[in-house]
Amino acid sequence: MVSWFKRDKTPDTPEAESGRRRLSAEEIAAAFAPPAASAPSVPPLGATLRDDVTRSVPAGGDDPSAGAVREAAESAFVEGPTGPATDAVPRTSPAFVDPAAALADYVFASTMPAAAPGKSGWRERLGGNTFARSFGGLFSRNPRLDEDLLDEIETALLTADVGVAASTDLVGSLRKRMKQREFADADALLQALRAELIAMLEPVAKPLVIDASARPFVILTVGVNGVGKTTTIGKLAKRYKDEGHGLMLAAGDTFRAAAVAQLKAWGERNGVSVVAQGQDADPAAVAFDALQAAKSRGTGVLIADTAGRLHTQQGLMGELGKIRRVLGKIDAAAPHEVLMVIDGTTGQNALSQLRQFNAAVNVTGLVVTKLDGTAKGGVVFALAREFGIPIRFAGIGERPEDLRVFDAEAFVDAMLPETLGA
Ligand SMILES: Nc1nc2c(ncn2[C@@H]2O[C@H](COP(=O)(O)OP(=O)(O)OP(=O)(O)O)[C@@H](O)[C@H]2O)c(=O)[nH]1
Repeated sequence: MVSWFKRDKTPDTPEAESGRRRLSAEEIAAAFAPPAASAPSVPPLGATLRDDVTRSVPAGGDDPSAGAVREAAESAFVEGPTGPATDAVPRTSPAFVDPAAALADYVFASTMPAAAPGKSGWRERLGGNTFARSFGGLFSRNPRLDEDLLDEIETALLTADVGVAASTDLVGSLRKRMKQREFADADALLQALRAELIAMLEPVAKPLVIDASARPFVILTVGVNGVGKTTTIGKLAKRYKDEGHGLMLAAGDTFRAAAVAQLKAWGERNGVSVVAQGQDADPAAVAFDALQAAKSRGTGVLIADTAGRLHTQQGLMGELGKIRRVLGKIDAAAPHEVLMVIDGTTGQNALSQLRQFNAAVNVTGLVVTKLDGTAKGGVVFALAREFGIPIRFAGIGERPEDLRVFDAEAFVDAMLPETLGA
């Protein structure tokens, strides 16, 4: 189940010497066992561990190992309707997975120095995009500190879809600083460019926080056709499930039959209920039903899909307003998040898409997908500069774990040559 459990358990690691000592499975089990006088001869591990796992392993965050440890602890015991917990699998059975060992490994792993936040995998996924390629070429030529360098930077920014306004701002600021002799060489100027790119994105790198008091916290996803809405919902469903949120999905893309099937498949794979009606059903009715069901079940998060629509289709844009109003009849604060999914390969057209969707339904967060491969990527800067709407997630591939909480520094560094990155 969790290959990560099988890591080398040698205790004499540098971490152990530096005081971050790894606890052994026996030490953890002993620490959590009931006092000897009152203890049964072999206390059920589930009973002693469940609370400790809950206490020690955070439910939220990006750490997939946390979910795995919780799973191991949960599956290690069964609880009678009234009686105490007992071990689900006898300890002597070869199928027995020792949850104490799992927790020990988790405690050890969580004391290891953390990788820079969210960075792993970004460079591998984004390294091939136009932004990265343009800048890779520029930096490899060992440029001189002069006007030509500024021109080349401007061309690279425009080619990568950063947009005229944002590119002009960036290069204008670098030119001013160059004239004030702030840079000793081209490398110093490129470092300054990196810092300015990060500074442009930092104000919008605001993760989506699920308000636990809103039951359910309603996320309405919108966007044009084929940008990755349904796939993103599937990935979010997995993320929120792993984080321990109760979840429900509403199959509001009643236009494309495959979208309902796609969402149901994601729901089944992740053990999440999906509220759906037939094809061509009124999406506002689906959203209404789902919110009622989620409310009566006390579900923590409801994510509603909608059909893709062109921002120029006035009738369909009006339909989004209707979904919003219908949700508001059950909970005036719903939807709590209107998440617009934007395809990172769209280029500057993304700006007019966002403008129209924002006018129709008041977008509160963005997901920029398909930033991997050949995407230009630069549109993220243009979006940040023009709208300042939080970018919640970045899609850097098709696997569930490729939907990353947007991290300004990781994003910029993934697209600049490694020598420049922090
Ligand atoms: N490479 C890559 N592909 C992605 C990413 N996100 C989504 N996709 C792919 O984009 C395609 C379209 O995704 P869907 O989720 O069906 O798009 P949609 O917005 O729901 O489509 P409509 O319902 O037609 O509007 C699928 O093939 C996805 O696998 C990403 O971050 N990277």
